[in-house]
Amino acid sequence: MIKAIVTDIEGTTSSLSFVKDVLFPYARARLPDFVRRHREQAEIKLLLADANQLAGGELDEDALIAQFIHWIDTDQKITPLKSLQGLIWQEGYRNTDFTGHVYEDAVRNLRNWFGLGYKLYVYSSGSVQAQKLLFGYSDFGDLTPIFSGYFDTHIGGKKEATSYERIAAELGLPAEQILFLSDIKDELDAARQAGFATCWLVRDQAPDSGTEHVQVSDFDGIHL
Ligand SMILES: CSCCC(=O)C(=O)COP(=O)(O)O
Ligand SMILES: [Mg+2]
Repeated sequence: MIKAIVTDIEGTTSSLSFVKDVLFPYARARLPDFVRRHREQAEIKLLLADANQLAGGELDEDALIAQFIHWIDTDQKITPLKSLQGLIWQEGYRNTDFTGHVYEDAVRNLRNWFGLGYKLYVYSSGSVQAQKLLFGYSDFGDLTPIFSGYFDTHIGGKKEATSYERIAAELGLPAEQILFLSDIKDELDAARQAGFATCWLVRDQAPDSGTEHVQVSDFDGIHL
């Protein structure tokens, strides 16, 4: 019996286009100035040091900024990049430059499941801060009260089974009582390997034959 639902964001609760055409370009355009303005803040210093180490060298500030831009352009899920994007998006949400896109079917069903007593969690490559912003400043208002917790790449990559094992341990539930929702097969495979129930949000994609994952075109197709 399912007791908790862990959902991905991009392509699952929210559109690919919102992330790729709104959020990523917003952070890309502001990143150089943001780094230069905040370089002395402890949190930013740590994040830059972390990125420098991952880039494998002693990059100066300009080279490091170019590295961040390259990671954005190639959609790499690098933890310090994701943290930096979250900090930049915070300005965007607070200035109402945009609101967080969430599909209506996702909001309606998540609210319903919350009302029925299911525990709801988010697992995204976007930082926990970025997740809270997207749902906190969503098109449907503040949705954060329905979520019990958030996970990002600090727990591990989304295509690694060990990440889901750690999430199950954090939730204190047997893996088979947790349903993971995503639009990416490799993520679902990893969750399934860890023992999770899985559901594939195919939305605009063509359904995939020969998969073990239940496929639905939106949240209305999910039956707990
Ligand atoms: C938290 S919104 C931004 C999402 C993001 O940065 C990203 O890379 C998408 O990752 P997801 O794991 O939600 O597909
Ligand atoms: Mg996704």
